[in-house]
Amino acid sequence: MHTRKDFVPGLDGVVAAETSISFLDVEKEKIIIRGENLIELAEEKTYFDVVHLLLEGRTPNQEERTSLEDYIKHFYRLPDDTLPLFQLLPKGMHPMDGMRTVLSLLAGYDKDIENRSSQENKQRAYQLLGQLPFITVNSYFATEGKAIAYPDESLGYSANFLYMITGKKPSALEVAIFDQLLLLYIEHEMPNSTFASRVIASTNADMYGALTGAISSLKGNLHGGANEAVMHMLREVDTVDGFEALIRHKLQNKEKIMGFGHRVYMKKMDPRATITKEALRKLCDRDNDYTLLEMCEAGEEIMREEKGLYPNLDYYAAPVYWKLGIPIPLYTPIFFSARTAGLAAHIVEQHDNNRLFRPRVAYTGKSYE
Ligand SMILES: CC(=O)SCCNC(=O)CCNC(=O)[C@H](O)C(C)(C)COP(=O)(O)OP(=O)(O)OC[C@H]1O[C@@H](n2cnc3c(N)ncnc32)[C@H](O)[C@@H]1OP(=O)(O)O
Ligand SMILES: O=C([O-])CC(=O)C(=O)O
Repeated sequence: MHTRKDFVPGLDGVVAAETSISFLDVEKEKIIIRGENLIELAEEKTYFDVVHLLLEGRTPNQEERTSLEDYIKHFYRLPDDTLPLFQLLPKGMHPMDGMRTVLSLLAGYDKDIENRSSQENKQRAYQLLGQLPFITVNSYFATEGKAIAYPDESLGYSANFLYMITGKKPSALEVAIFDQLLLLYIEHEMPNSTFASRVIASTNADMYGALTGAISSLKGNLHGGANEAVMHMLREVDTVDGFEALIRHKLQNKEKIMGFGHRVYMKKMDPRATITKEALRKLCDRDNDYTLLEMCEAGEEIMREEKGLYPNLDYYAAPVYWKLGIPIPLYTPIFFSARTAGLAAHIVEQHDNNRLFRPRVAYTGKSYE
């Protein structure tokens, strides 16, 4: 029993902002981004089309797409004088913490940091999006004690991102699947990380500060960190029977199964998980090895029967990343990298129409006169 009727733990169901960016229409099973259905976008458009949609309000025409892709390439590589920072990141540090540190540093390179106009904020967002594959991959490599990886400017955004991770030129199928995953992760209304970034931006803090807060939020395993946890769980065993036994054992121990459940979808499948499961199937076809898909499907069935819970995006994203040859500690950093477009749109919106977030409390401390 709570002390006040108007206290909602976890702000469950509370409306915290008016936004024209996105909306989860759970009834219609649609994720709306600026009036368009994310799942249809994922079938027809590229990640950068949706970046343009988020920041400019509509998908680009061919000419705009080409000029945006060319522009972004200018930022594939970070300024040379920032590179020593990567060497300072302690070995074994999680790359999300490394990225948070590098993002913070970049604030110092922004000569117009106090300018919060939407034009300046959008320009910042494009630059950061261009830089994020470099930041993501090298935060991981640095914490592994590996040398800096450099981009290949002849490649498109997603192809270069994958190339920097694996050191190999990816196939067309791999690029298409990776790009689709970035697109699916791009924006999702008001998750904890987006809320955190809007709360920070509402003090008139700059975009770097708001993004640094968001990355801290996203690392937790109830949020973005779940994708890494899912892959660790899948790696604990290597057969369908073994995975079924593992899930049942965890449920008996009252453990949460990562990759299942969602505050908004609750007892429904995340529409992004359905399309990502199909991407996993394509990679299984490529390898003629369906073990991971069968393991995931077995887990899905047990969770539906035992708990009435369904997969969220992280459940199927994890094995897709695995089959793309991506190391597990990069799963959440890639999520953040993709999500930066959505976060930036929210920060622009918050700065453009601001009201400081400052809620009250239900006091449960010592009594007083
Ligand atoms: C892309 C994303 O960020 S999606 C989210 C990724 N996170 C995960 O996959 C982590 C696992 N899932 C969870 O912890 C939760 O489902 C959350 C945090 C995502 C959302 O849950 P909430 O709305 O806070 O629900 P809450 O955690 O209170 O769960 C409600 C009930 O369902 C159960 N439940 C919810 N998720 C799970 C799960 N993954 N495994 C087992 N039981 C679960 C809870 O134990 C609880 O049961 P109870 O009422 O018997 O105590
Ligand atoms: O919406 C949420 O709470 C979490 C989520 O799925 C996301 O951020 O993609």
